[in-house]
Amino acid sequence: MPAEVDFSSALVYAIPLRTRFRGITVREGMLIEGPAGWGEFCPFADYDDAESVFWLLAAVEQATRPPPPPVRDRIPVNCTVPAVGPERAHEIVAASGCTTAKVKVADHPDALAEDLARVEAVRAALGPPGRVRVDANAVWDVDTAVRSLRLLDRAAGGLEYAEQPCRTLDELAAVRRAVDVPIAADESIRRADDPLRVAVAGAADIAVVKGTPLGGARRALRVAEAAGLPCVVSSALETSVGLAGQLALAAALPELPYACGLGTLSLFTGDVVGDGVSLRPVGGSLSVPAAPPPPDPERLAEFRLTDPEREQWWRDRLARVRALAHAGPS
Ligand SMILES: O=C(O)CCC(=O)c1ccccc1C(=O)O
Ligand SMILES: [Mg+2]
Repeated sequence: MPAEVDFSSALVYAIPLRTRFRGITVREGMLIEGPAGWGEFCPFADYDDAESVFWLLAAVEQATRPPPPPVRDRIPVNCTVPAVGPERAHEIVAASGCTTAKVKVADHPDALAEDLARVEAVRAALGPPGRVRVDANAVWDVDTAVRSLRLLDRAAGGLEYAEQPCRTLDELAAVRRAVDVPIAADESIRRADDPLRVAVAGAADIAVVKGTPLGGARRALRVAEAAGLPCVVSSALETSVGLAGQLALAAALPELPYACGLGTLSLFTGDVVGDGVSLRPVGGSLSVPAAPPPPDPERLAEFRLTDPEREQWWRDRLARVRALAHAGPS
């Protein structure tokens, strides 16, 4: 294990997804090793260098510091259902072993009929005691959100909550006043100018905290405290290396009343760590590893990014974001 993080030996991976998710078909990122183990630097392509600084801080924290003190060792998780047809949605939920499902909705402007069929299929797969939540990724206006959520709530036989129906906090507050479905804030927190100061009270019932875009487990714990709401920890589509940090965050939160969005490896065609340590949920939960699992040479042989130009793009990005991180806030 190196004494400090050796950025020049960072590994670049590219793992195809099973279905398009968030407009992405291949997940790419970098793995770095430090004295405390492995970390993952994986900002999506639409994150600029300034936003990516937080992703770097998360990777470096995980590679250089032990996880924050845990208060639990198993994390219940939801399965994540992308914008797929009802048969596929049913299969995904049934195969997951999870009793909570998060369903992506509003994937395109005319999606409502498909969304209703998808949540109905998900409810059928879960049975009456299961929980169904939806995520609209900030695309609805207030009227569309109110109308859609009423219908989705009925089709789902009751929604647990709706994640980020609209873009702004004012819009979330207006939707929250108009519907019975609880509202969760995700992008409003994760992409806020200052997540430590977003006043989500009044706009949301639940805060989604993602340790990777928020700059690591410790900063995410402060964001959770500042939000003053029950929290759901959710992945940013990390491999098992980065997911380990999200599990550490979920394990350290004082309260964890909801299933977390950490069952996302099933969206991937593979992982960078060995099968025995890959963080795939069993019976609807994940156990918290003592340290991030290390990349496995055979898996890396399969998923190492091989296009030299693309690899250089990642190395250049890492160098720019490191320089920005050292320069401090502008
Ligand atoms: O919460 C989950 O079930 C999975 C994670 C997820 O949906 C997600 C993953 C990457 C980027 C954005 C999102 C999102 O919540 O919108
Ligand atoms: Mg979301």
